[in-house]
Amino acid sequence: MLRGCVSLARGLRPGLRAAPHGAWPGPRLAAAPQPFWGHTAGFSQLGRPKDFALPNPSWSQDMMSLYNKFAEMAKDGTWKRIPSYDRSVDHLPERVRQAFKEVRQDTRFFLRNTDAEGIGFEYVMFLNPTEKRIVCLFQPGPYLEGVSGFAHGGSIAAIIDSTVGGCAIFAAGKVMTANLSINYRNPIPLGSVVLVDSKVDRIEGRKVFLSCEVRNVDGQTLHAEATALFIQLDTKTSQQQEACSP
Ligand SMILES: CCCCCCCCCCCC(=O)SCCNC(=O)CCNC(=O)[C@H](O)C(C)(C)COP(=O)(O)OP(=O)(O)OC[C@H]1O[C@@H](n2cnc3c(N)ncnc32)[C@H](O)[C@@H]1OP(=O)(O)O
Repeated sequence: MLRGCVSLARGLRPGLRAAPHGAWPGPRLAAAPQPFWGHTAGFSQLGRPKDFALPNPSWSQDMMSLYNKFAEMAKDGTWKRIPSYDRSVDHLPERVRQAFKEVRQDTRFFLRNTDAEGIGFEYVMFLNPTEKRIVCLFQPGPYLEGVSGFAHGGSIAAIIDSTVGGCAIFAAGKVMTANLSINYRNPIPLGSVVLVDSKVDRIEGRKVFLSCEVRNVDGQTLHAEATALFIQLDTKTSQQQEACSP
């Protein structure tokens, strides 16, 4: 994979903002369907409920440092921070959300299902539209424990699914996960910070193929690598599947 650990660390170093373009060429897309949200404005509309993808006191120094570096890279529009809400439907652009009159009020987006800061999924995603790529900064809290002291594999799968899912949504609109294959290489200590780096590899008809690496902050440790297949939902999609779209 082109996105090696060294490249990642280089790309985040201050003063090397141009490095990502050279180091990580964007994926070659076959026949790109119209993105669901047309352009990235759909990821950042005003007048929304509380946005959880912003720093809070539970964020570690590593988390803040990475956040600040990506925020800096976002200033020229190369990267865009993706707002995050505690209900799936709130991620939708206004024009699409209005179509969901009968949305249940008692649901929570899985990754935002704990109210206290720092105990569950702390994360923020940044989108690079040109590269069809999303990098998620993820700090797993103590309620995500699997083996003592380390993040549960299911929680890792969830953050990977959501990160590659965000990529697939950007590239192809309404999608669902058909396949997610993960190799867990090194455990993730609770409270540490990892980068979930995902990209669209190719699109074939309704099929969106993606890949992902999870690495520590200096890029030296590969925690997990994954491939995913998302299927674009067509207009005949059932109402249940429509409702599953984030
Ligand atoms: C806002 C940002 C932040 C927030 C971002 C948050 C993102 C959250 C993302 C979470 C996403 C989820 O967890 S979704 C939840 C988990 N996933 C599910 O529950 C999905 C359950 N499965 C389904 O509903 C269905 O099987 C679908 C929709 C995936 C596909 O059904 P379908 O639409 O009828 O399509 P179908 O004809 O079967 O398949 C279409 C083509 O794909 C192929 N195909 C289908 N499934 C597979 C498969 N598993 N492996 C290989 N190939 C497959 C078929 O062979 C076919 O190829 P060909 O013959 O055309 O060549």
